[in-house]
Amino acid sequence: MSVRRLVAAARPSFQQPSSVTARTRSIVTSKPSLLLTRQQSNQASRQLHHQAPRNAQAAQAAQQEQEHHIYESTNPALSFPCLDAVESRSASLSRRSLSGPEPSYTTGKHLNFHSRQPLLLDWGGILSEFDVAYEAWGTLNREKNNAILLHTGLSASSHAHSTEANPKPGWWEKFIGPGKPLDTDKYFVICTNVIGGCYGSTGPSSIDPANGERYATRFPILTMEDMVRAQFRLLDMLGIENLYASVGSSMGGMQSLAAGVLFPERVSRVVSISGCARSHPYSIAMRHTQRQVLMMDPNWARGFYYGRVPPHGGMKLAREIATVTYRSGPEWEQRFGRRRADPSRPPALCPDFLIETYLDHAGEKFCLEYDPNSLLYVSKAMDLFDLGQEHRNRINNVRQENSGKLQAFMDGEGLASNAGGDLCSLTLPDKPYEEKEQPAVGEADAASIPDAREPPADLVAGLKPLANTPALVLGVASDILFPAWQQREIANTLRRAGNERVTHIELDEEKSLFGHDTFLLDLENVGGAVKKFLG
Ligand SMILES: CC(=O)SCCNC(=O)CCNC(=O)[C@H](O)C(C)(C)COP(=O)(O)OP(=O)(O)OC[C@H]1O[C@@H](n2cnc3c(N)ncnc32)[C@H](O)[C@@H]1OP(=O)(O)O
Repeated sequence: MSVRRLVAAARPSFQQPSSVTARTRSIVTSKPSLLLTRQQSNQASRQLHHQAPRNAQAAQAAQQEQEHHIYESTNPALSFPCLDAVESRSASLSRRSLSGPEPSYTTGKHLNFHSRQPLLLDWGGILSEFDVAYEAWGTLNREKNNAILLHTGLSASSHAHSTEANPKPGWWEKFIGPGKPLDTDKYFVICTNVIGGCYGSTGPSSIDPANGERYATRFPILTMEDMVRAQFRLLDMLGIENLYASVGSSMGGMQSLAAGVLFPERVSRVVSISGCARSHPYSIAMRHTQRQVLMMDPNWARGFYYGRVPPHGGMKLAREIATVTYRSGPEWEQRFGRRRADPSRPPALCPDFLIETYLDHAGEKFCLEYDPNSLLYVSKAMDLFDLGQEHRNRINNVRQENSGKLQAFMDGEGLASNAGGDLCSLTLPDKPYEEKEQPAVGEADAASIPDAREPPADLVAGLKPLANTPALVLGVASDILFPAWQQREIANTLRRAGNERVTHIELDEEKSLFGHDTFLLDLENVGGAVKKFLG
């Protein structure tokens, strides 16, 4: 059965309590008194056992029903179709054959670039070889200078637009094509699945060539810059020395900037939509909670769930939290208000208000579509993002320290089994945290305050490589995940770094209430700005 059908089968419905439970109740409530004596109750239980001697489960349920409810409860227990759905999905997942590469995460046919050259990652991990899944639209000109590298958001695949091989609409279908913002009459548009992802590029669900097993959580910690370096290996293979533009939104907006910082001589223009130059605590907090609910799902099994039931319950909850950060309260005010899914029914603890069924649906749709370990690694990479100079210096040092390890690997000495273990283990501090008094806010620190005009010197220094790169920075006032002040921070920092060709646009709430997802939905304002900037 396909993943989609499984999800559909498991979708919650407002079920009645099971017939056994109902039958038990009818036995119980047929007595004149609401509360039974223990003797009467035992009699009822025996009667039930007698009526269905072969159904041990039913008898047990009846017994539990009595033990838990008859003596204390004045009211019937509520039903929980939302939990039934999760349980029935677990049951059907464990019933189906798990011998193959299941669940297989795919959005359809794509191209593949396989690098045999190892990749040293920022925090010391090594990918001995790796794949980058990609798709492309338009035609690469003879000079190979009309390529646009389109970076994805957290969980998207390379399928930004339909192709002959995969006619399914892509996640930026309306933004790419002849005469569209990414005009395929002019540009050769390339989109990749990031490394760490699960749609064809090497990630935790891939096979580690060293031992033939899935990496799972043996996959090393990743950064945005690692993902970008892998993409540039692909560009090398395609013979593209110079990009016409690096374009991305959300996580892609981070990568777009990172590409310009890492390879300033190879990136002619940068577009960063609803992104940031470094992750701020609120967005880290929101991703942390998603990772925590996922990792607390017992099916996660510290990442070694492949071939077993995946942590779909944790994934569902993680997606629901994510969806809260992707849209906006004002949008939901207009869209759902306080309406309930079925006002004719009494209130329930399972999804009831339209906003609840909406979030539930978003979680249901996603929970088997994306690899849970990929979610953890890619979202952590977002947290680690910091284009400030101090951070860059630190990472450069770490890379320097590990370059010997890479060399040893390339010389055929292999990797020690615990290679990079220290570097890759983020542990809780030994001592409880003590609040420290912050130094008075001077000019250089002012950007720790949202909306401060003066960007931090550290970030200015970090974005210096972009001083001569024309940049479009776009933000959305209703975005709570990457609030508009963060794009103002990028624009101000770039200007402060000496960039005189920065276009900054902020869409106010009149223009969009779609919050962070505006980049997926607003062709006119987002697409229009991109088209104008690219020329
Ligand atoms: C952080 C990063 O780097 S990137 C983050 C980027 N954001 C995401 O990944 C979120 C992706 N968002 C999506 O996929 C969205 O579906 C979009 C943006 C493509 C489309 O958004 P919209 O057109 O507004 O549709 P939205 O997803 O809100 O709702 C439509 C679905 O919800 C269902 N729905 C709507 N209201 C309700 C409700 N009250 N109860 C139950 N279901 C509902 C619809 O039936 C529809 O279902 P379907 O998709 O199965 O057909």
